[in-house]
Amino acid sequence: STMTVGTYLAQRLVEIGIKNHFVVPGDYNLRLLDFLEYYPGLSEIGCCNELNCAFAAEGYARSNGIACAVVTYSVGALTAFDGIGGAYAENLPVILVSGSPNTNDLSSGHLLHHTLGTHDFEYQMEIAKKLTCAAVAIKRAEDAPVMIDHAIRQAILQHKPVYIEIPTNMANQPCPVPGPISAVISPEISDKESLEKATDIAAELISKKEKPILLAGPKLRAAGAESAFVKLAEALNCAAFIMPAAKGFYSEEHKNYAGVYWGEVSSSETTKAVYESSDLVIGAGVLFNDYSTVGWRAAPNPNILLNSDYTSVSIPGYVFSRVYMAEFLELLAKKVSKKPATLEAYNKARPQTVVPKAAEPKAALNRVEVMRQIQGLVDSNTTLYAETGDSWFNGLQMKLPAGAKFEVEMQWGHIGWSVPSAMGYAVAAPERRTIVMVGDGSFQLTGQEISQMIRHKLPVLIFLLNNRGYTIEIQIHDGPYNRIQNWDFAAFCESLNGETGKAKGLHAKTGEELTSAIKVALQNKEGPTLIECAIDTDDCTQELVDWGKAVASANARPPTADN
Ligand SMILES: Cc1ncc(Cn2nnc(CCOP(=O)(O)OP(=O)(O)O)c2C)c(N)n1
Ligand SMILES: [Mg+2]
Repeated sequence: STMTVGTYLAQRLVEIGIKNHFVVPGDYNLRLLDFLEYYPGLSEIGCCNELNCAFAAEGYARSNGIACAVVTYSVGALTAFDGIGGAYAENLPVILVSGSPNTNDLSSGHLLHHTLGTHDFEYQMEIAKKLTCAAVAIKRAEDAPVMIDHAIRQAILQHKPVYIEIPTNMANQPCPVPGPISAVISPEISDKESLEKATDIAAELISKKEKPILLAGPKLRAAGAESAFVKLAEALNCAAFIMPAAKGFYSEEHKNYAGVYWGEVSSSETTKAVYESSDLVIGAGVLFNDYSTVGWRAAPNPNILLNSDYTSVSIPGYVFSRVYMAEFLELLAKKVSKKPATLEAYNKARPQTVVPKAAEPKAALNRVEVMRQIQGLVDSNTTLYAETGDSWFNGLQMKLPAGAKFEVEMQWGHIGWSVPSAMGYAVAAPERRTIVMVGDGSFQLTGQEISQMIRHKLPVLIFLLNNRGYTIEIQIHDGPYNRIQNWDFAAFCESLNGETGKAKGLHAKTGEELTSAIKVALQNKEGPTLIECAIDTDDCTQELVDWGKAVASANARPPTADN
């Protein structure tokens, strides 16, 4: 048969639903890239660098469910690893494939380019093992099928990135043909007895409580448990909250939706009060870190926290393994009775949506006016990306109509993630309108990835919030390091057009300039449009100011005697 290691990988990628893979070529992966590119149903998207390549793949995975990035050895993989760490932190199954040295060189005493100039060819795999849930290095073509299937299956089951290393002389080697893809993709189910017991214990505990509430966490989507969460909310008919990193995973128009709980920067006083009055928090994929607990001030009380993670459930005094979140929430919904107290309390003081009125058209643009105009664009077909920065806080305040989606990277929090990730997302979901809110500081890390939006005619709409510096850092702790060289971001964007591109770069210094820039952007179907919104450095959300102070004091805690 003509089956080779390269074709085997290509076939598996197509069988798991990947249509595009993200690449930066290098002589350790060129032959492999040929096999992938030639395979029907698979086509490559070249990226400007390997960090952007990994971020583009994680963006593709946010829409498509799973993604693949292919890079060259060492100089390529080491920057890709930064984006792969992000995929791990954000529970996104990205398959990182790296070329590696010709097998004849490994024990020949040869020194190789792109390496450290030593005979150590293991350091890359050692790092990969830290950042993925499975890492394989193919040394013999006969082993390729089992190793590739194992890695891909682990990515699917654990919703984490995996690593496959393929020597430069391996892609064209004959190997056995793949077996049925079901061996790779068939789901795991909960242990029946544990599922029954866990839901019995949970239902028993809930029945004794007056004011249980639900809290959607950042792993809800990774677990595929969004609809099960809604079922449980309706069965309990209690108030249901989201953590900031779970925005978009639970409809804000649902009758039980009670806002974003984020301690003192929650979406409203009512949200904060009702959440903090509860006597049992039923979490679904929650994760409490220093940022999501506002410097530990809003950390949960473990004695009243029941959390379903994607393969285990913890209830005060109990832990059940091999209980999958969607099945747990679904079965629990059948075993509980109504507990409406918290929803009634929320509805009694339901916060009114304040719609800011349009600013004076010729007045200097400010943050509220920018957000008012972006809000007007968000509809059921919109995916809104919010970059690290005040964009987090502005994004979280956006109202999402049913069907609208929201992407954020609050665990890894890598500035510069949004532009390449949004490019990958737009490749996966061309039918949606992808809108990015990104600050000037973040944009300077990876803004050149607009290049692929131009090349592939992706009409992504980028709002560049230019407040002339690192405002989120200024609010945490200021210093000269938070100032940057100001760019003409609009001109930068158009400079990437070369002879053929259709990108537009526009400046908006007033409300009316922003309105007309948005009109131009909505007509530009042939490429991305960047609108550079000029606002003052300290024109940020009050939430960022309060949150920044809390995070700063948490960072400043002196070492204690025992650490
Ligand atoms: C890779 C990486 N390097 C450094 C940081 C620290 N950091 N976090 N936010 C920032 C500044 C963000 O500034 P902008 O994008 O302009 O956002 P704004 O807060 O809206 O001004 C830094 C430098 C980070 N979060 N990620
Ligand atoms: Mg800024």
